[in-house]
Amino acid sequence: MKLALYQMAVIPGEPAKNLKKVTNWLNQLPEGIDIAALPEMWNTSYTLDMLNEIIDDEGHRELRALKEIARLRNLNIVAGSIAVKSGEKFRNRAIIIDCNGQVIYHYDKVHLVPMLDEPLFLESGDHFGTFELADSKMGIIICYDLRFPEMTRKLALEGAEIIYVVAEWPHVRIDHFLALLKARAIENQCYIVACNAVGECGGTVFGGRSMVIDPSGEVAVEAAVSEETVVVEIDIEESEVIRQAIPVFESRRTDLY
Ligand SMILES: NC(=O)CCC(=O)C(=O)O
Repeated sequence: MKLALYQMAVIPGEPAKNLKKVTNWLNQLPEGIDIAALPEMWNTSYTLDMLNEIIDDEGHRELRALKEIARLRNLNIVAGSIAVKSGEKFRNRAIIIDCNGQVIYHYDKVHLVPMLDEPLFLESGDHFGTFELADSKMGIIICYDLRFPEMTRKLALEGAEIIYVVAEWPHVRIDHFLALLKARAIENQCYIVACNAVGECGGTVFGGRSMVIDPSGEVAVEAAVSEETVVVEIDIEESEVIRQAIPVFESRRTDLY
């Protein structure tokens, strides 16, 4: 399975310009990519106090464009997350679009990050789970969610072979990001595909280092700290191989925890 990640420099408060960047990137991807991924809040970045003026209801503008590219290019898109207006509320919503141009899953971030004022401006989601894409079972979490191991464990128990982590993780705490990504891969024995942003918003600098970690915890590919495309080929069977060699899931003491 061939994956591409867009470690994007999101332009704060400019959804139309960001959509143009994303559509250009998707259209220029080489043939043969199975799944393309985008980072967190790629339409607006953390311009939360401006959302009412700049975003579309339910993300219609972004969805229309991405669904068309997915269909025309026969490309599955883990469309990171975007700020959406849902009724009178705003949400940080991850969206998955299959290669037929259908939205097959969406997830509203459940752990709103206090350090970036999300709880002041956004409403949190109330459910999450796995989805099927490119014949594999997957899950997705958004940035701060990474600090809550219960989420990835639940997705792994539901059979996720790949867990996407879409992020705008600040440079100042990038060591936490790297350590937690690796831990989540090792403890759940699945692929962790992390797509972070770069650039800056309101004084917060985002730290890049997007990466793919295999089910044994080895880094398959890692980006630096500038805008870049990461492409990697993974073997989805690897998860089962590691789970047989180190049978963590069989050794769990569900009678105790
Ligand atoms: N966008 C985020 O959720 C940032 C999370 C973060 O800064 C942290 O967990 O640290």
